[in-house]
Amino acid sequence: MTNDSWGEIREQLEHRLGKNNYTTWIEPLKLSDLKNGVARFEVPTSFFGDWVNRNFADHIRTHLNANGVQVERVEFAVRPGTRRAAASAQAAAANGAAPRAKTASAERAPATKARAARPRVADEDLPGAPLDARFTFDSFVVGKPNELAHAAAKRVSEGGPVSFNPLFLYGGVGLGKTHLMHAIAHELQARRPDLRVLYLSAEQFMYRFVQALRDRSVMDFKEMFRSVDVLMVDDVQFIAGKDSTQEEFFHTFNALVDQNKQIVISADRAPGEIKDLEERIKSRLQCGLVVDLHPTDYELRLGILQQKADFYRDQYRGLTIAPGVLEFLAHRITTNVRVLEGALTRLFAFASLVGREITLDLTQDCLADILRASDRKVTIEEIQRKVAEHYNIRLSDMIGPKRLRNIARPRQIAMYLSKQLTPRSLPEIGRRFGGRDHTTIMHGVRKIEELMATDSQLADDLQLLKRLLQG
Ligand SMILES: Nc1ncnc2c1ncn2[C@@H]1O[C@H](COP(=O)(O)OP(=O)(O)OP(=O)(O)O)[C@@H](O)[C@H]1O
Repeated sequence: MTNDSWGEIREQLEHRLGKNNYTTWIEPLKLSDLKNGVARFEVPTSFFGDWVNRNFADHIRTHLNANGVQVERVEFAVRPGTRRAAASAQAAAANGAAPRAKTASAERAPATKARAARPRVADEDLPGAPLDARFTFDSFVVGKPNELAHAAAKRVSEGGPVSFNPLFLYGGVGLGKTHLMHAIAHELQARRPDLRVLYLSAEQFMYRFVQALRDRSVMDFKEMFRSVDVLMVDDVQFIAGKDSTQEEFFHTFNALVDQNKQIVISADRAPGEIKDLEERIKSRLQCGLVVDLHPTDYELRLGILQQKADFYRDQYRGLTIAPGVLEFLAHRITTNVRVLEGALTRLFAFASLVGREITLDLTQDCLADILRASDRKVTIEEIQRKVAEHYNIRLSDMIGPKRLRNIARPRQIAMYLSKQLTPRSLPEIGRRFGGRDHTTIMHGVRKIEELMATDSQLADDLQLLKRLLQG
């Protein structure tokens, strides 16, 4: 294979993996050897090699094969002479092992000097995770539940003086923590290319630390983490209960705060609620700004769907989406944004395959499983309350003994809906309706079924109530 053809394959990889991944992980690879079905690449550090091997080796192999370069394996080896002179690095980093009070001053001075000349740790040695090119502030939809987190992230991304440290973002699964962290990193890279920004997951922090212990290069590890200007650690709950990693994280954290370097942390819950996290770490994490991403509301879900639908309309030209479909999805899928996005992706892919407009019917067919899983669990109490409100009777009349038609009929409607919308048995429903017998419930359910066939007003009422209860 010539350098030209590797150049072409690299271009294809850039297209496949996105600009950021390409620049960070693919461009620095140097093809050193190709024989016996093995392609060997030189990499700047062993961590770099491990990462590329774990995340991109398959892509590289597939693209080589697709371009007629038959390989069974790709391997990565550290470029000879890349490692810094161990002795000087160890000596410089030894400060990092000194007691903390000393560390602060001992480290601050050389760090400032190093910045003026060149950092002691080269940028390509930073063990960051790749950034997702799609996770930017532009693509982040802001609503009430996430507006504070968004504003705080924006402030940090300006790269100005550190005003709160750390910024701690927390919230449930798929609510946009990682998206915001990547957005901060992208923005900082654009606005302040002079800053060394390191984003990685807590798991990678641990992996990197354990590797340093194994390779007896803990000093290098310390030096590297203390040389960054902005450290972002995702999913910090991961290190809870992992004693030596917590210890190291604590020291890294303190060293950076002492140097007035910005730290951004994310987790699935508030610092005080992370089990098995040392108290001193919890209290350090609470020192800055702790912001919570709340579960999405209807407006935010609709906004996200509208934005993604615009994107897909561009991608699948000619596909149309009927009015009401996005609103329906925003109502029905309330679990998390990842599920919402997955639903829309599937919907557009399906509609383009069958060449049909995205209507409500098509949506219900195509997403039956997701919609079933997201169905709200309706309770008998909710049904009684909604029906009582709708017919303007008292909630107590639902379980009371009155037999007047204007009370008995709504009560039967509530019985019917309880049978339809909950998994409760007739005797259970009877107990919730003032201890009535199951035969009374059965009678009520049948009565409503009969009436529905002839009374269109009643049928409409039932439709509406069902929608309200399930929405
Ligand atoms: N407000 C938003 N605007 C646009 N996209 C969003 C928003 N919130 C979440 N997403 C999208 O939802 C998906 C899940 O978000 P992300 O990975 O950031 O969640 P997370 O909070 O880090 O979840 P986890 O706990 O699983 O790590 C991503 O594709 C992200 O782009």
